[in-house]
Amino acid sequence: MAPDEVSFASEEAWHDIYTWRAGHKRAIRDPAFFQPPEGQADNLITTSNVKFHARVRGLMSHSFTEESLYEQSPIIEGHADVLIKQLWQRATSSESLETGVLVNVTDWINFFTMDVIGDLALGEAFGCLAQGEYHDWVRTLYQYLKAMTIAAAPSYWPVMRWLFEKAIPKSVKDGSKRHQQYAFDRINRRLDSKTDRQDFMTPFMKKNPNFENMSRDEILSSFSFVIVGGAETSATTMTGMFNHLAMPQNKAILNRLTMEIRSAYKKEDEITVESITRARLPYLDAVIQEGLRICHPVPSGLPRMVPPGGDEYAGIWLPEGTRLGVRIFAVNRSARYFHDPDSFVPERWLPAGERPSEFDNDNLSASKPFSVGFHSCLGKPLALLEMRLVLTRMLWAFDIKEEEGMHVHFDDFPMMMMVEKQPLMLRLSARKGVNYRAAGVNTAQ
Ligand code: HEM
Repeated sequence: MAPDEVSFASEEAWHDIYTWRAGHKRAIRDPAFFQPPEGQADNLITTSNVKFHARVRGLMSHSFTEESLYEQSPIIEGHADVLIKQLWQRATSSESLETGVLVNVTDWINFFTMDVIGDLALGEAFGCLAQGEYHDWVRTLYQYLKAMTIAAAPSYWPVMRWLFEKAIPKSVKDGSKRHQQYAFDRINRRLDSKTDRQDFMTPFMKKNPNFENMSRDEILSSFSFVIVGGAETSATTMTGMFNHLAMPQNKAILNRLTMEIRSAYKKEDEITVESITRARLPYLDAVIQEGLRICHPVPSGLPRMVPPGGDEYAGIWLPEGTRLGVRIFAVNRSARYFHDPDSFVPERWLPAGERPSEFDNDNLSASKPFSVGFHSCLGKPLALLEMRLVLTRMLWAFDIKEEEGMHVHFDDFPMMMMVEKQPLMLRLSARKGVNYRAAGVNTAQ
């Protein structure tokens, strides 16, 4: 926290800081924190230019509508198939059939979200799932994010700029440049290919013929940020959910969720994007809401700046130029809003009558994982779909449990701007008595 910065842990502040209010000026993104990397065009994710944001968000939103998501579903389902097939083959090998297989779930979830986003934004997947290992670009992503965070620091203390710049090793700077260039090359290749492939580019470029409304440089910069924002976030929350579900003290939660899923789907190939979107799976939804509350990928918050003339936020007057934001971790873990706030309790999200009475006074709307207002998450439908699909398919096919002696806790994962996921080693056993169509090995006999 800087001396000119105010951090809110209040539901009211969500509304006051991030949404439109009659008679108030808009609090713009704090330009000290949100900057495009040096030499790059402005982009949707980091811009503090209101007009630019409105133009670019309007155009890019076409890639994220429910309709586009349905069109994109073969890509998403295809990667979910590869995820399960790879894990099923490992869990049913002759050495693992009885004991199950120890798997780093963090990696496999990351492979999934990265391949999905690569396929949707770059026109081809990274191939992480098929290879069962990180593509070099994905492996270095967190390093790149760290470099960006350190690079933003001098804007808070400009006199110390030289010191901060020196703190970034040359290898990291070079790596970041290579990283960027790789994404740019792929996006350029996708833009130059004459195809109506159902990914992010097709619906978006229909509204941007001949780059009339958004330049190639703006597209490169914006979509390379979407890859980062779109893959890291969902993967972090899913890793956190699996971490909590597999803890021995949460066995009843895991059992209830597994039972809901296995009763809803008799056959594995019934779990499609369409069915999962329509299915009534209230406990799954509760697990996801609780996962988003307690394992948020950007717990530090979303910095903004008080506009000229100053303004009032959650009943507090702040002078112009003050930095402010809702600290997602603080509000999501506040006992003011949530009973037993540090515990993973999906039941708190169930309707009155079904939830334990001690959670009756929880103020659930204090958790706004996708933010609200001008910059609310465009990828929310995709993120929710990925979480529903992966949880459902994983728990339909496997019995999971934490490995003895390998306990980790999401809350202990280091954080710099985003949570830095650590290995989550879980034992996966192929569910007995089912026939898994894609993997060729069946446990039904
Ligand atoms: C669990 C998953 C996710 C969470 C919790 C999440 C959360 C957020 C939050 C809090 C913001 C607001 C940022 C700000 O105010 O500056 C945001 C913005 C955004 N998110 Fe997500 N997100 C997730 C997944 C995704 C995915 C999968 C995509 C796309 C593939 C995506 C694309 C975006 C974009 C484009 C914006 C910028 C919107 C704007 O500035 O107008 N997000 N997200």
